[in-house]
Amino acid sequence: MQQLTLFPESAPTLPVNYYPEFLNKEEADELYQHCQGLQWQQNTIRMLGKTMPVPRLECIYGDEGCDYLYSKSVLLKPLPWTSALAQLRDRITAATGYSFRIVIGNQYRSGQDSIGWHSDNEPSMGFNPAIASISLGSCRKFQIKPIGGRSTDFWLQHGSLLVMHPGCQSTHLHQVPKTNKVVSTRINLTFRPHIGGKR
Ligand SMILES: O=C(O)CCC(=O)C(=O)O
Ligand SMILES: [Fe+2]
Repeated sequence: MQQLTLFPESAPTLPVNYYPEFLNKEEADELYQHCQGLQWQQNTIRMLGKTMPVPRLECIYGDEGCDYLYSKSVLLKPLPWTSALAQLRDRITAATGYSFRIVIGNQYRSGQDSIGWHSDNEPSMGFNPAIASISLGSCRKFQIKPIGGRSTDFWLQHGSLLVMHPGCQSTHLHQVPKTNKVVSTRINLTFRPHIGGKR
């Protein structure tokens, strides 16, 4: 008799780790408050010959000179670390062993704010960057898939940490899709390495 397998298609192993309660509720609430006061900007992106607003607000903090250009179109120039962001950076480094020189913030004001399928493979981060992503506020769906493969969903909760390990950006794509559900603000902080700037 044929044996039934519990997992007919073996669960994909992903180059990520998810820690739902990296920050406790009190820490996450306090950090969310802090992040609301950061310098959020509405950037514009050039795509297919058109200029359009990026569908979320962005900010960047980090080491001097660690400028970040993405999609050959949006140039982010870091402001100096706030002490709360620098403390969080050091805590993530202690927990993961990875070092970071910038943090890019994304603010999703509603379900209509999003980030489409992409990988973070900007040369300014060097080869095979590790990226650590903190989520605050409303829970949103984060999807990740091997290039050409099927996607896995994570619901990134308030105070969680998602680590994308080295190699993830070469083999996988990720996104935070739009949703028609009523969701309020979500803030995401992605800590990243950088090969330039001043030490
Ligand atoms: O908001 C998120 O969880 C992901 C953000 C992201 O992928 C990015 O900033 O590159
Ligand atoms: Fe990303």
